[in-house]
Amino acid sequence: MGDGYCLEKVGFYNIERRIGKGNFAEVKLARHRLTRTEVAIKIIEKRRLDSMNLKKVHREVDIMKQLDHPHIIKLYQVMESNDMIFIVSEYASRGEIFDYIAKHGRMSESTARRKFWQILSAIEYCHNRRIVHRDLKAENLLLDSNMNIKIADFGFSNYYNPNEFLSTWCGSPPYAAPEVFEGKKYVGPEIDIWSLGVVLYVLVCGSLPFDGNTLHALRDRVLSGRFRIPYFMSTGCESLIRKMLVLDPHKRYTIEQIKRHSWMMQEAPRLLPSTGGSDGKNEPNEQIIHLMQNMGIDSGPVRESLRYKYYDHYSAIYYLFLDY
Ligand SMILES: CC1(C)C(=O)N([C@H]2C=Cc3c(O)cccc32)c2nc(Nc3ccccc3)ncc21
Repeated sequence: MGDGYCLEKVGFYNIERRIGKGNFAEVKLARHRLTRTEVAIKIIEKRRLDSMNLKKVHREVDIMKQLDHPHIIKLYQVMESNDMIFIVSEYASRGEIFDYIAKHGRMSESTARRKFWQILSAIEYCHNRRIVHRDLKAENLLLDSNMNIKIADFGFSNYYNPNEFLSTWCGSPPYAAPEVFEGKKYVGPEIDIWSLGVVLYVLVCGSLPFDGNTLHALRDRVLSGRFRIPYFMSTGCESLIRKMLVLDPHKRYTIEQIKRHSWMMQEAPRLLPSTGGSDGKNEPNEQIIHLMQNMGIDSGPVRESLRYKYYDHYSAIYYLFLDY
């Protein structure tokens, strides 16, 4: 990757440096020349993708277009040419919570609870829109400059129907639900709940509940449903984790039950306000429209771009001022 091109500018963005590299994409930190705000741009060379992975990229973009939540990475703009796709989105400047824990060790239960409330609120928002993430893990939980959670990487996400089943093997093995290891069909939300149980364990313990030197050893550990509770974990936290890491998906806690659990209720959620930029009725924020007009940007195309979710330059400037 990266040998095929050398980019200084993409659209209205100045590329600054690389922040990540996948097998089909590179992610670069960039800055919008007009708003001066930092963004992250996922740069994909289409020729490197087979049809399945190209379909996956388009599904990830389609799903991100549906999501507008303070604890989910916001999509700003999509630019596609014959051989490249540029996905411009919110930049979480403090990186992975995984790296934060690797550096600072496990969190206090109070800090873990605050982060978990933000994660839970974002996943509840997705499930209410019939979207499952399917790859929740500490590496995909990013942190912004104020240490707020920003969920990334909807590459494995999908729509689900409560009356139908999905079967694709998704996610990272230490976070995968037992029924996924067994190749069973699943509805969707219940496998995110299992991963959330693993995430909460990682936040509080700084280590994985299930691990193994081989995939088979890990599988056996997960299917046994047994994991160690360290001496420092409170009984409340243990009780909640044991209700999420339940082998039987029908007996596993739902998000509603998690929110009402005593350990969660010890401290009320402190979520960022939803930046829907309006009263939630998807009306654009008139101050931003006015500000853009003062810059010589006609409000017509901006309103149309927001209404029809074009995710073009107009949307990008609007969202960047909104998140400012
Ligand atoms: C566009 C988007 C959502 C994305 O695809 N990535 C990549 C890139 C690195 C990486 C990772 O290490 C883990 C997950 C996602 C990613 C992003 N990384 C960041 N911040 C960051 C900052 C310092 C270190 C790591 C990540 N903000 C937004 C994104």
